[in-house]
Amino acid sequence: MKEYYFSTNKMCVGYDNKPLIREVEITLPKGEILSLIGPNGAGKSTVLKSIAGQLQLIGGAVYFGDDRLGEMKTSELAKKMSVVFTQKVTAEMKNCRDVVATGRYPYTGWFGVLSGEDERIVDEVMELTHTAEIRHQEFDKISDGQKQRVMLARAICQEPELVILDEPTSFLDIRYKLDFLSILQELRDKKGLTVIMSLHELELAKLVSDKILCLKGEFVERYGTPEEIFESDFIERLFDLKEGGFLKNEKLSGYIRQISSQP
Ligand SMILES: Nc1ncnc2c1ncn2[C@@H]1O[C@H](COP(=O)(O)OP(=O)(O)OP(=O)(O)O)[C@@H](O)[C@H]1O
Repeated sequence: MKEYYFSTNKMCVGYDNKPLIREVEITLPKGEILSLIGPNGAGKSTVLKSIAGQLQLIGGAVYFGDDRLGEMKTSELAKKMSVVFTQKVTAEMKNCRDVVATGRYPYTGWFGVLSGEDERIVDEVMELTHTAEIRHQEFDKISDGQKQRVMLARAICQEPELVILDEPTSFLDIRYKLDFLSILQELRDKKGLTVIMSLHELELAKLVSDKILCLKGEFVERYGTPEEIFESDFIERLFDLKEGGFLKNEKLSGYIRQISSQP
Protein backbone atom coordinates (compact mmCIF):
# COMPACT_ATOMS: atom_id res chain seq x y z
CA MET A 1 0.00 0.00 0.00
CA LYS A 2 1.49 3.33 -1.03
CA GLU A 3 1.62 6.01 1.61
CA TYR A 4 0.90 8.89 -0.78
CA TYR A 5 -2.17 9.71 -2.82
CA PHE A 6 -0.06 10.77 -5.79
CA SER A 7 3.55 9.92 -6.47
CA THR A 8 6.13 9.58 -9.20
CA ASN A 9 9.02 7.20 -9.20
CA LYS A 10 12.11 8.14 -11.21
CA MET A 11 9.85 9.79 -13.77
CA CYS A 12 11.69 10.87 -16.90
CA VAL A 13 9.87 13.26 -19.27
CA GLY A 14 10.64 14.70 -22.68
CA TYR A 15 9.86 14.55 -26.36
CA ASP A 16 10.73 12.10 -29.15
CA ASN A 17 12.43 9.84 -26.64
CA LYS A 18 14.86 12.63 -25.70
CA PRO A 19 14.82 13.25 -21.93
CA LEU A 20 14.18 16.81 -20.81
CA ILE A 21 13.94 16.20 -17.04
CA ARG A 22 15.08 13.02 -15.31
CA GLU A 23 14.34 11.26 -12.04
CA VAL A 24 11.39 13.37 -10.94
CA GLU A 25 10.25 12.21 -7.50
CA ILE A 26 6.98 13.70 -6.30
CA THR A 27 5.17 12.49 -3.18
CA LEU A 28 1.87 14.15 -2.43
CA PRO A 29 -0.70 13.30 0.25
CA LYS A 30 -4.40 13.69 -0.59
CA GLY A 31 -5.71 17.23 -0.24
CA GLU A 32 -2.48 19.13 -0.86
CA ILE A 33 -1.65 21.81 -3.41
CA LEU A 34 1.56 21.35 -5.40
CA SER A 35 2.86 24.20 -7.56
CA LEU A 36 5.50 23.86 -10.25
CA ILE A 37 7.72 26.91 -10.65
CA GLY A 38 10.74 27.66 -12.81
CA PRO A 39 11.92 29.82 -15.70
CA ASN A 40 10.30 29.84 -19.16
CA GLY A 41 11.02 26.60 -20.98
CA ALA A 42 12.05 24.75 -17.77
CA GLY A 43 9.54 21.99 -18.47
CA LYS A 44 6.54 22.77 -16.23
CA SER A 45 3.97 22.04 -18.95
CA THR A 46 5.91 18.97 -20.03
CA VAL A 47 5.75 17.53 -16.49
CA LEU A 48 2.03 18.33 -16.25
CA LYS A 49 1.27 16.73 -19.64
CA SER A 50 3.24 13.66 -18.60
CA ILE A 51 1.45 13.13 -15.31
CA ALA A 52 -1.89 13.77 -17.02
CA GLY A 53 -1.10 10.91 -19.39
CA GLN A 54 -1.08 13.17 -22.45
CA LEU A 55 2.62 12.69 -23.10
CA GLN A 56 4.25 9.30 -22.91
CA LEU A 57 6.81 8.90 -20.14
CA ILE A 58 10.35 8.22 -21.24
CA GLY A 59 11.03 6.39 -18.01
CA GLY A 60 9.77 5.72 -14.49
CA ALA A 61 6.19 5.70 -13.31
CA VAL A 62 3.27 7.79 -12.04
CA TYR A 63 1.01 6.38 -9.30
CA PHE A 64 -2.42 7.21 -7.93
CA GLY A 65 -2.12 5.39 -4.62
CA ASP A 66 -1.24 1.87 -5.72
CA ASP A 67 -2.58 2.27 -9.26
CA ARG A 68 -0.06 2.97 -11.97
CA LEU A 69 -0.97 5.51 -14.65
CA GLY A 70 -1.10 3.66 -17.94
CA GLU A 71 -2.63 0.60 -16.33
CA MET A 72 -5.80 2.43 -15.28
CA LYS A 73 -8.97 2.44 -17.39
CA THR A 74 -9.70 5.79 -19.06
CA SER A 75 -13.17 5.86 -17.47
CA GLU A 76 -11.67 5.26 -14.03
CA LEU A 77 -9.08 7.99 -14.57
CA ALA A 78 -11.74 10.49 -15.75
CA LYS A 79 -13.50 10.21 -12.38
CA LYS A 80 -10.27 10.71 -10.46
CA MET A 81 -8.51 13.43 -12.43
CA SER A 82 -9.44 16.46 -14.47
CA VAL A 83 -7.01 18.47 -16.54
CA VAL A 84 -7.07 22.13 -17.60
CA PHE A 85 -4.48 23.38 -20.06
CA THR A 86 -4.31 27.00 -21.12
CA GLN A 87 -4.10 26.60 -24.85
CA LYS A 88 -6.88 28.54 -26.49
CA VAL A 89 -10.11 26.58 -26.23
CA THR A 90 -13.01 27.05 -28.59
CA ALA A 91 -16.49 25.62 -28.25
CA GLU A 92 -18.50 26.53 -31.30
CA MET A 93 -21.95 27.87 -30.55
CA LYS A 94 -21.90 26.54 -27.00
CA ASN A 95 -22.88 28.80 -24.14
CA CYS A 96 -20.80 28.80 -20.96
CA ARG A 97 -23.18 26.56 -19.06
CA ASP A 98 -23.07 23.95 -21.85
CA VAL A 99 -19.28 23.98 -21.68
CA VAL A 100 -19.28 23.55 -17.88
CA ALA A 101 -21.86 20.74 -18.20
CA THR A 102 -19.54 18.73 -20.47
CA GLY A 103 -17.48 18.21 -17.31
CA ARG A 104 -20.17 15.73 -16.22
CA TYR A 105 -19.32 13.37 -19.09
CA PRO A 106 -17.78 10.60 -16.94
CA TYR A 107 -21.19 10.26 -15.25
CA THR A 108 -23.73 10.81 -18.03
CA GLY A 109 -23.43 7.61 -20.06
CA TRP A 110 -23.30 7.27 -23.84
CA PHE A 111 -25.78 10.00 -24.85
CA GLY A 112 -24.54 12.64 -22.43
CA VAL A 113 -27.99 13.31 -20.98
CA LEU A 114 -27.77 15.18 -17.67
CA SER A 115 -29.81 13.95 -14.70
CA GLY A 116 -31.40 16.37 -12.22
CA GLU A 117 -28.43 15.74 -9.92
CA ASP A 118 -25.99 16.57 -12.75
CA GLU A 119 -27.86 19.84 -13.42
CA ARG A 120 -27.71 20.71 -9.73
CA ILE A 121 -23.96 20.12 -9.59
CA VAL A 122 -23.39 22.27 -12.71
CA ASP A 123 -25.32 25.18 -11.16
CA GLU A 124 -23.61 24.80 -7.79
CA VAL A 125 -20.13 24.79 -9.34
CA MET A 126 -20.95 27.82 -11.51
CA GLU A 127 -21.97 29.74 -8.39
CA LEU A 128 -18.78 28.69 -6.62
CA THR A 129 -16.53 29.75 -9.51
CA HIS A 130 -18.39 33.02 -10.16
CA THR A 131 -19.37 31.95 -13.66
CA ALA A 132 -23.15 31.86 -13.08
CA GLU A 133 -23.50 35.45 -14.30
CA ILE A 134 -22.11 34.52 -17.73
CA ARG A 135 -23.92 31.19 -18.02
CA HIS A 136 -25.93 32.21 -21.13
CA GLN A 137 -23.08 33.92 -22.97
CA GLU A 138 -21.49 32.23 -25.96
CA PHE A 139 -18.20 30.68 -24.79
CA ASP A 140 -16.24 31.83 -27.87
CA LYS A 141 -17.20 35.45 -27.16
CA ILE A 142 -16.08 35.81 -23.56
CA SER A 143 -12.68 37.10 -22.41
CA ASP A 144 -9.64 34.85 -21.85
CA GLY A 145 -9.91 35.37 -18.09
CA GLN A 146 -13.58 34.42 -18.13
CA LYS A 147 -12.69 31.34 -20.19
CA GLN A 148 -10.18 30.29 -17.53
CA ARG A 149 -12.88 30.44 -14.88
CA VAL A 150 -15.33 28.50 -17.06
CA MET A 151 -12.69 25.82 -17.71
CA LEU A 152 -12.01 25.53 -13.97
CA ALA A 153 -15.77 25.17 -13.42
CA ARG A 154 -15.86 22.43 -16.05
CA ALA A 155 -12.97 20.61 -14.34
CA ILE A 156 -14.59 20.88 -10.90
CA CYS A 157 -17.91 19.61 -12.29
CA GLN A 158 -16.13 16.38 -12.99
CA GLU A 159 -15.84 15.99 -9.19
CA PRO A 160 -12.21 14.90 -9.49
CA GLU A 161 -9.95 13.90 -6.65
CA LEU A 162 -7.02 15.51 -8.46
CA VAL A 163 -7.02 18.54 -10.73
CA ILE A 164 -4.09 19.41 -12.99
CA LEU A 165 -3.86 23.04 -14.12
CA ASP A 166 -1.33 24.64 -16.44
CA GLU A 167 -0.86 28.32 -15.62
CA PRO A 168 -4.47 28.65 -14.50
CA THR A 169 -4.19 32.30 -13.48
CA SER A 170 -2.27 33.67 -16.47
CA PHE A 171 -5.17 35.64 -17.97
CA LEU A 172 -6.82 36.67 -14.71
CA ASP A 173 -6.70 40.08 -13.13
CA ILE A 174 -5.45 40.28 -9.55
CA ARG A 175 -8.92 39.99 -8.01
CA TYR A 176 -9.71 36.85 -9.98
CA LYS A 177 -6.23 35.41 -9.41
CA LEU A 178 -6.84 35.58 -5.67
CA ASP A 179 -10.42 34.44 -6.13
CA PHE A 180 -9.33 31.46 -8.23
CA LEU A 181 -6.69 30.35 -5.75
CA SER A 182 -9.03 30.73 -2.80
CA ILE A 183 -11.55 28.50 -4.61
CA LEU A 184 -8.83 25.86 -4.96
CA GLN A 185 -7.97 26.19 -1.27
CA GLU A 186 -11.65 25.89 -0.35
CA LEU A 187 -12.02 22.74 -2.46
CA ARG A 188 -8.87 21.35 -0.87
CA ASP A 189 -10.08 22.07 2.64
CA LYS A 190 -13.74 21.02 2.20
CA LYS A 191 -13.52 18.20 -0.34
CA GLY A 192 -9.93 17.02 0.02
CA LEU A 193 -9.14 18.03 -3.58
CA THR A 194 -5.50 17.51 -4.57
CA VAL A 195 -4.13 20.13 -6.96
CA ILE A 196 -1.05 20.09 -9.19
CA MET A 197 -0.47 23.29 -11.18
CA SER A 198 2.16 25.48 -12.74
CA LEU A 199 2.34 29.08 -11.60
CA HIS A 200 4.42 32.03 -12.73
CA GLU A 201 3.36 34.25 -9.83
CA LEU A 202 5.89 33.35 -7.16
CA GLU A 203 4.26 35.29 -4.35
CA LEU A 204 0.99 33.45 -5.02
CA ALA A 205 2.77 30.08 -5.20
CA LYS A 206 4.28 30.87 -1.81
CA LEU A 207 0.88 31.72 -0.33
CA VAL A 208 -1.25 28.94 -1.73
CA SER A 209 1.00 25.86 -2.01
CA ASP A 210 1.62 23.03 0.41
CA LYS A 211 4.53 21.82 -1.75
CA ILE A 212 6.57 23.42 -4.51
CA LEU A 213 8.56 21.69 -7.25
CA CYS A 214 11.31 23.86 -8.76
CA LEU A 215 12.39 23.05 -12.27
CA LYS A 216 15.50 24.18 -14.06
CA GLY A 217 17.83 22.01 -16.08
CA GLU A 218 17.93 18.27 -16.41
CA PHE A 219 17.05 17.38 -12.81
CA VAL A 220 14.55 18.77 -10.31
CA GLU A 221 16.25 21.71 -8.65
CA ARG A 222 14.34 21.47 -5.36
CA TYR A 223 11.11 19.96 -3.96
CA GLY A 224 9.73 21.06 -0.63
CA THR A 225 7.42 23.28 1.41
CA PRO A 226 7.21 27.03 0.62
CA GLU A 227 9.38 27.66 3.70
CA GLU A 228 12.07 25.39 2.30
CA ILE A 229 11.90 26.93 -1.18
CA PHE A 230 11.68 30.62 -0.31
CA GLU A 231 14.77 30.70 1.85
CA SER A 232 17.97 32.68 1.43
CA ASP A 233 18.78 33.40 -2.23
CA PHE A 234 17.41 30.19 -3.78
CA ILE A 235 14.76 31.99 -5.88
CA GLU A 236 17.35 34.45 -7.22
CA ARG A 237 19.50 31.49 -8.25
CA LEU A 238 16.56 29.58 -9.77
CA PHE A 239 15.68 32.51 -12.02
CA ASP A 240 19.26 33.74 -12.59
CA LEU A 241 18.43 37.09 -11.05
CA LYS A 242 21.95 37.89 -9.88
CA GLU A 243 23.19 39.53 -13.03
CA GLY A 244 20.16 41.57 -14.15
CA GLY A 245 20.67 45.33 -14.50
CA PHE A 246 17.28 45.78 -12.89
CA LEU A 247 18.83 44.70 -9.57
CA LYS A 248 20.41 48.15 -9.45
CA ASN A 249 16.87 49.48 -9.28
CA GLU A 250 16.09 49.74 -5.57
CA LYS A 251 12.35 49.18 -5.91
CA LEU A 252 12.67 46.12 -8.14
CA SER A 253 15.39 44.50 -6.05
CA GLY A 254 13.28 45.25 -2.93
CA TYR A 255 10.41 43.38 -4.58
CA ILE A 256 12.63 40.35 -5.22
CA ARG A 257 13.83 40.40 -1.60
CA GLN A 258 10.20 40.55 -0.51
CA ILE A 259 9.07 37.47 -2.46
CA SER A 260 12.19 35.54 -1.54
CA SER A 261 12.07 36.15 2.20
CA GLN A 262 10.07 34.32 4.83
CA PRO A 263 6.52 35.56 5.61
N1 LIG B 1 5.84 19.26 -28.57
C1 LIG B 1 7.13 19.49 -28.29
N2 LIG B 1 8.12 18.86 -28.94
C2 LIG B 1 9.42 19.07 -28.65
N3 LIG B 1 9.84 19.93 -27.68
C3 LIG B 1 8.90 20.60 -27.01
C4 LIG B 1 7.48 20.43 -27.26
N4 LIG B 1 6.79 21.22 -26.42
C5 LIG B 1 7.71 21.86 -25.66
N5 LIG B 1 8.96 21.49 -26.02
C6 LIG B 1 10.23 21.98 -25.42
O1 LIG B 1 10.32 21.51 -24.09
C7 LIG B 1 10.93 22.50 -23.25
C8 LIG B 1 10.04 22.74 -22.05
O2 LIG B 1 8.85 23.36 -22.48
P1 LIG B 1 7.62 23.57 -21.49
O3 LIG B 1 6.50 24.15 -22.30
O4 LIG B 1 7.36 22.31 -20.75
O5 LIG B 1 8.23 24.65 -20.49
P2 LIG B 1 7.48 25.55 -19.40
O6 LIG B 1 8.32 25.50 -18.16
O7 LIG B 1 6.06 25.15 -19.26
O8 LIG B 1 7.62 26.98 -20.07
P3 LIG B 1 6.77 28.35 -19.93
O9 LIG B 1 7.01 28.89 -18.56
O10 LIG B 1 7.42 29.20 -20.97
O11 LIG B 1 5.34 28.03 -20.22
C9 LIG B 1 11.15 23.73 -24.11
O12 LIG B 1 12.50 23.75 -24.51
C10 LIG B 1 10.26 23.51 -25.31
O13 LIG B 1 10.79 24.07 -26.46
